[in-house]
Amino acid sequence: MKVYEKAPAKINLSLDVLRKREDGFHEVEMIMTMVDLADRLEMEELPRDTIIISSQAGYIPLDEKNLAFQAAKLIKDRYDVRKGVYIHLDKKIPVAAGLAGGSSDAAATLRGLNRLWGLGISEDELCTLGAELGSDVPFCVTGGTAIARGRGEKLERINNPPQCWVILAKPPINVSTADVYGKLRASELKQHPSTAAMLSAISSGSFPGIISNLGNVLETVTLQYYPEVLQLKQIMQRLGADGVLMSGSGPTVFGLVSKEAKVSRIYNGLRGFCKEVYVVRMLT
Ligand SMILES: C[C@](O)(CO)[C@H](O)COP(=O)(O)OP(=O)(O)OC[C@H]1O[C@@H](n2ccc(N)nc2=O)[C@H](O)[C@@H]1O
Ligand SMILES: Nc1ncnc2c1ncn2[C@@H]1O[C@H](COP(=O)(O)OP(=O)(O)OP(=O)(O)O)[C@@H](O)[C@H]1O
Repeated sequence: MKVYEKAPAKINLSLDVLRKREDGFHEVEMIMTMVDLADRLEMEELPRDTIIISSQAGYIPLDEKNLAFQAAKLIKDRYDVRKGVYIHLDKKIPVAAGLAGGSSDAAATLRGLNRLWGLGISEDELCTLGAELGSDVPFCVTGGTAIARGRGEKLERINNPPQCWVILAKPPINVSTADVYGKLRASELKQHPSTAAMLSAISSGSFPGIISNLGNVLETVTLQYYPEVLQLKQIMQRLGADGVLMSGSGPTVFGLVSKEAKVSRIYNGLRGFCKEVYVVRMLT
């Protein structure tokens, strides 16, 4: 038997850090949503008790470092499943981009194996398992649009934002999430995005309200250490995106655009600077 799952990319419409915690993680307040750029996973039961990962992408680990492998191992161990699984990852989400590609693969693996093996695990329990794999995994289990607190695992579902175009551009650099949080001086932040104002813009379906409340405190680190990300933001703004923000810890920058007529001009303009550019929609 085989099951298939889609693993969409996430973007952070706002990302605030409240403080550094004693456990080394940061207390966050983020509004996250999914876009229709997705990896596809195929999972097939194997008679032997083993986990095998393959992918068309030559640049991700296929062993126990792969988050899909870790998710499969976690669910097998916790629910004492003595069967194996072959997981093929068709990667479409750029890697180490700030789009939670690996986290979404892990979440899709948890959902898929729950179905494949008929384990009957609730969504809440899948989220709890997911939190053991990474802070973004619980959100990737549920999808939709949510406000995330704690280290990212405490989720409250909210309405989806009004539909618009999302242009993603990833400069050719790798940014480590741990490094960005490590360099952040949370107590010295001068400005914080207003999560409340973003929530109210989303709940009233106000696109201009969303645009004026986009904010990500991790930009204070990534833009300083990687000026090409700042440059990309400025180019996207100049090309006419309604609002521009870095996703997660970067380096991907996304632009929100309400009018379809503007999209190809922005896409073509960006392609002059950056090979990895995607035009997608929010997932509603
Ligand atoms: C930047 C975001 O992607 C925004 O959605 C997330 O906050 C990070 O989520 P993630 O990549 O799933 O993060 P994890 O794999 O759990 O953690 C990677 C590293 O980031 C740091 N980290 C992560 C989340 C958090 N709330 N505080 C942190 O300080 C920790 O040093 C951790 O070792
Ligand atoms: N299934 C996977 N897909 C992509 N990368 C993976 C996967 N499993 C492990 N990795 C490793 O995880 C690291 C981060 O990749 P990923 O694409 O998840 O980053 P990201 O989008 O920045 O994540 P986040 O937004 O959650 O911080 C890379 O070094 C990559 O080699």
